[in-house]
Amino acid sequence: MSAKNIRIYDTTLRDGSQGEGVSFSLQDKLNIARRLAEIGIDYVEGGYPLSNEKDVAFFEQIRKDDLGDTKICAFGMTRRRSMKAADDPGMKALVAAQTPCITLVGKTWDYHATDVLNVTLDENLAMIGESAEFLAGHSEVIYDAEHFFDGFKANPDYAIETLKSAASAGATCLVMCDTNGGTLPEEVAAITATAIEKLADYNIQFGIHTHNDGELAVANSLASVDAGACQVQGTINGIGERCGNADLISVMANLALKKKDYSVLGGRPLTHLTELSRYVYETANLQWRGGQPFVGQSAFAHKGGMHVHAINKAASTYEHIDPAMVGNERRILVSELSGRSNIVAIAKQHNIEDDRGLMDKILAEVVRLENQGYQYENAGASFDLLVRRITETFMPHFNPIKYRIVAGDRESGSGNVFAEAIIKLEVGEKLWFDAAEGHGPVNALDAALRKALIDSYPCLSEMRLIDYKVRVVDSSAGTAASIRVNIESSDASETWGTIGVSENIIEASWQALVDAVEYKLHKEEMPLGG
Ligand SMILES: CC(=O)SCCNC(=O)CCNC(=O)[C@H](O)C(C)(C)COP(=O)(O)OP(=O)(O)OC[C@H]1O[C@@H](n2cnc3c(N)ncnc32)[C@H](O)[C@@H]1OP(=O)(O)O
Ligand SMILES: CC(=O)C(=O)O
Repeated sequence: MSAKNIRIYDTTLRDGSQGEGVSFSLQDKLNIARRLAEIGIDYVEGGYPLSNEKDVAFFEQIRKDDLGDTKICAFGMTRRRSMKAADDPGMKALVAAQTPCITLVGKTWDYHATDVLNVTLDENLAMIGESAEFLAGHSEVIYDAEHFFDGFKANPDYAIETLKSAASAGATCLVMCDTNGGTLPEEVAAITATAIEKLADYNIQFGIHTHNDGELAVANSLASVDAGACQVQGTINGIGERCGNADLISVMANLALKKKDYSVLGGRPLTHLTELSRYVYETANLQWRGGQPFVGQSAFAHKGGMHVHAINKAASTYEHIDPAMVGNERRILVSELSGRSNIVAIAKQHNIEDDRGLMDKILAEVVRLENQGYQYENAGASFDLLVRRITETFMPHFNPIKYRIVAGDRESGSGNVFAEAIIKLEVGEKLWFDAAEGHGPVNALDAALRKALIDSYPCLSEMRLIDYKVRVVDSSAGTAASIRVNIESSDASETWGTIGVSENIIEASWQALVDAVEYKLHKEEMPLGG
């Protein structure tokens, strides 16, 4: 029997943008919608045309794109009380959006109708039915039954009546929403099955929309699918109101890779998921979630020596899927919990021969440096350079001679505090003496270093510093506390971490910056081990 294709409905641009700290520009919205269409998402909810001009402009512009089979949806609520649907500004805005699909949200929970909207239960049913009927004259209508599960628990007959009202008015899919995110999977399964049974005569499809307040949004989506729902609504990375929505990344991966009865995206491979997840984080200007299942940086990162020992024999010993299936990759971390296996595994990734003497040498150096406060877990690029130094394949691209920082220079009247860095370094025979200004000493050092190197190494223009972390660490050497600086840098193809440790924060930052630049230059020319 062929797998049942579950339609994926993305609301990153609407419910996702209701997440705290998330704000998409018009261009961000257009870019994300295009990305989602590229990977074959079935529905992309673009926004709320009644809400703001940006969303109106989004629908105007995206209409000109050929998005293949992906349907753009405009979202809005049922008509206001005591008003004809045709006269309601919200209805008019939805029609004006000219989308192939309109998603209409209405009230299911009797208490919300009477105490929040201040309407009778019959008026709420009329608002749902008349709105759906009006919109169905213009476009496909998906009906989002807000608070469906809470409403059903409070008054099951009325909750079912609201669905019937939308179904008989021409909606094509009824989406049961766990709006407050507090329902348990077994309740979702039972209520989904009951709703489907009660509307058996309507020849209509069902969908599920969950929130993550009980950390069950993905589990609840899967439970509803098992009970008969054939559309899942959610957001990329689970961003959304309060604790967020169901993370579509995990929903798609679980449905397609774990539950053999289902497929998503018409059976296309899911190898773009990691890239998509990071693209949305970057566009939303949010930090990646390292431990995010399937696509997080740590999702396939192995730290414990015993784990790495087993992974070297068979990946399935500590990996639930092959990371490549979702476009992710295995990472082997080096720390005080490492055994020789961690080093061997990393060496393998770098095509370095598994030479016991060499591995012991690397491990001994890692342990020595960790005693001083270094930690290579998030500093794979510094570890790479360390291995190059031990294997004598490190070829310095420049020789830093000295730097000086003038900190705390206040621009008169502006309130801005600047720092200046002056650096001297050698590239081959040539001596460079450069100065630059920055918002702080590290920013100034970074700017001065690039300025001095850019003529010799133009590829540095692609590189940017994306994160900077400082921590005070106790070195086992005893005397003064050390400062550990971690810097994350990236270019178009990779993100890499470097580390510096010193009693002085500027020196620690300098070491991490120099490693970041050296790593970029080495990787451009010659991968480690070949
Ligand atoms: C579960 C969800 O995520 S639903 C989507 C939630 N998303 C958003 O709210 C973001 C976009 N919203 C907005 O931009 C604004 O709230 C707007 C434009 C929709 C409405 O703005 P305003 O008219 O100023 O109303 P406000 O937001 O204060 O209150 C909501 C109004 O809609 C009414 N309303 C709420 N839900 C519904 C509904 N399903 N059907 C009809 N009317 C509704 C309320 O009764 C209230 O009207 P009232 O003041 O006459 O009682
Ligand atoms: C429709 C919606 O976003 C909700 O009920 O959560």
